[in-house]
Amino acid sequence: MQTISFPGETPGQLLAAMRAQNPLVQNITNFVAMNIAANVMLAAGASPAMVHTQEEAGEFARIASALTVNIGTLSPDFLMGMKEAAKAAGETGKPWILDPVAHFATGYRRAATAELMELKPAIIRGNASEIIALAGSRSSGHGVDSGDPTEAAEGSATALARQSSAVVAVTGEVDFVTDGHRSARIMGGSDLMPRVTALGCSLTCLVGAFAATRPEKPFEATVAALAMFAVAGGQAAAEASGPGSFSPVFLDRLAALSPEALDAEARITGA
Ligand SMILES: Nc1ncnc2c1ncn2[C@@H]1O[C@H](COP(=O)(O)OP(=O)(O)OP(=O)(O)O)[C@@H](O)[C@H]1O
Ligand SMILES: Cc1ncsc1CCO
Ligand SMILES: [Mg+2]
Repeated sequence: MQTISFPGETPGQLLAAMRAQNPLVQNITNFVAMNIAANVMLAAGASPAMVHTQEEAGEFARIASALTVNIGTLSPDFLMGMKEAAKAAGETGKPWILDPVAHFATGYRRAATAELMELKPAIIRGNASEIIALAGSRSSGHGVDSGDPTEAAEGSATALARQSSAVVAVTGEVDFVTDGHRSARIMGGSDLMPRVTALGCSLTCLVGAFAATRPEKPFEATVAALAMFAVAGGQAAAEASGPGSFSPVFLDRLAALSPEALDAEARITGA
């Protein structure tokens, strides 16, 4: 494995740029994630707005700098809002990010995900089971939790990235990011993270914040967001005594993480 080089900007430099911009990010996420995802974004340095109903989602997407869409607690009204917002993001050249939560579990979710994929997300972030199934293979997912290791999803992620032209991020014990040609692995985080609900959903929102800052560099933006979670998550786990105490310490570590510490502690390799 070679150490990945960032000829342009390092993750720390992208973090500094994101905080300087304090980007307004529209998140159409699920009821479970709304509160923690907004707190994660505020702690990291972005400006979240949870705006989902069809009457205003498209209009709002025109003023936001990026959009994230998460199908965790899908309903017909949410889906209409998602489609309006994704269309508006496409028309105004803003990146939008898809989190296909448990898309394989029901016919309704499968159909909704197919409709959303047609609107061309710039980035897709999911756990290993979600990415394997989205690429058309058989996964071992059980509901919203992954039943597969990241390693098993790397081929699917690369195929999905090539076929959709999106950057694809698989998260788990190790994270994997690919644009179909370049790939990176990010190590770190903690095994407490999958025991706190909606941290993956919150990460998708944070990917939106970095993509808002560098819409022309979705691969680098995604790697930076995942690296921030990995470093802050590892730091928080060292202080926490379980999933309950992990959550507040994680917010504190996200807020306190300096660009220099991110670059010093991130463990990113080319894959
Ligand atoms: N075993 C682990 N060790 C270290 N970090 C982990 C582990 N499992 C998950 N993570 C980290 O937790 C974060 C959330 O990823 P995860 O894969 O759990 O998302 P998810 O399954 O979509 O979560 P959710 O659906 O609950 O939002 C990522 O930053 C990931 O790197
Ligand atoms: C627990 C749960 N159920 C639907 S969405 C969600 C949050 C984690 O994906
Ligand atoms: Mg998820």
